[in-house]
Amino acid sequence: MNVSELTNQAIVQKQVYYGHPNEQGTNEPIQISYPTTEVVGHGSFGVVFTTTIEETNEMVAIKKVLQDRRFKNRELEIMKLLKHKNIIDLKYYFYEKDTQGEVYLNLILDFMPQSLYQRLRHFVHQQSVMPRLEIKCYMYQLFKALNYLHHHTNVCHRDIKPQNLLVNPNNWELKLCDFGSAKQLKPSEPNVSYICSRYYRAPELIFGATNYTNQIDVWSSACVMAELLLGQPMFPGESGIDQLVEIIKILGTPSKQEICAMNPNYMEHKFPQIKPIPLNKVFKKEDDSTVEFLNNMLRYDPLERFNSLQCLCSTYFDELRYSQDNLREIVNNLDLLHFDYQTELGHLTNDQLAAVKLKLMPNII
Ligand SMILES: Nc1ncnc2c1ncn2[C@@H]1O[C@H](COP(=O)(O)OP(=O)(O)OP(=O)(O)O)[C@@H](O)[C@H]1O
Repeated sequence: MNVSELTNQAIVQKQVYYGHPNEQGTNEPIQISYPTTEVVGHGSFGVVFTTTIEETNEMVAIKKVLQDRRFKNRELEIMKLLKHKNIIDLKYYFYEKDTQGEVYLNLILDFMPQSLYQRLRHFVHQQSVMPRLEIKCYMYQLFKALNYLHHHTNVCHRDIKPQNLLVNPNNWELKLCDFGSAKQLKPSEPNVSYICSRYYRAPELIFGATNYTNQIDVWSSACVMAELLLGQPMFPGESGIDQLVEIIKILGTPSKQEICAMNPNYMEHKFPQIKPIPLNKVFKKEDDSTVEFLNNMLRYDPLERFNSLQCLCSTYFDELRYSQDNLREIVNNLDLLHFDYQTELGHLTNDQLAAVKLKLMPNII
């Protein structure tokens, strides 16, 4: 007797397509069955529930979103492109109609037990802090995901926040999810600036830029790291514009040059002159490499801000590269020191590749 028989859950059968077509490029539908279960997540675009596929025993999350018949679903198109260890994988998808004739798209995804938001709340409720090494392992995996996303697929996620980072607290694995706001940015085409959740919005978005780059995801990631260290959001803005006030309170007023780098069309330059607070005063208990790393990411000018590969190369992560004993086992289990030449380092010139290899894979000759 299986679990669904014990709990009296109805088994449904669906014709589904694979998330990634086979080597021949064909994608014939197959049939799968799973017990219907309760919803675990409510998003702004749909519901998420978790279940187990009977045929393969895979634990999955099914995200069901209303499909506008006039447009291709961008989340589906992007998820079909993505294949990376630190990004939630699209296993299958299918469409279904409800009784009113509305069409829903169902994305069948890898299951992960918790979001980073829930993981952090666990420590806050215990009045303890997240272990610094655990934070480092999550941040490294996030930048591995972003390096692949930004440099191999040219996709910008546009909604990096703790709720969209799924983790396994038992082995510290992290996977990026929710590509509902993601887009392939092209330098010649403008993009809407009203994306990304408030606390994590890069200053160029607050300045209304439409020519922003993948660097907005690095800003959001720095905000996530800061929140894990502080136990609360670093820039808790109460409204769109208050978000900028929160940033200025710590980083100081941006210079004319920095405002121009964020949005060349922004003409109103009237800000009270606020002096920056050095980050070693904000993060009093953290070591120098942690503070320096945050300094390299929390820059107004997106071009001065580290990109995702520079982040991976930061000395902050040296502890993982030169680890021993228990930590080395964790690093090996998470495969942190392995990089795929084509999909993770393929955008580099030979000289750059040699330097990056030396930094990221110090033990591999
Ligand atoms: N693969 C998964 N495994 C486990 N839980 C998941 C998975 N995907 C999503 N969830 C849960 O469902 C929630 C909502 O998922 P998701 O962010 O993809 O939906 P959304 O409708 O875009 O949400 P939002 O409006 O918050 O951005 C997540 O925060 C998480 O708690």
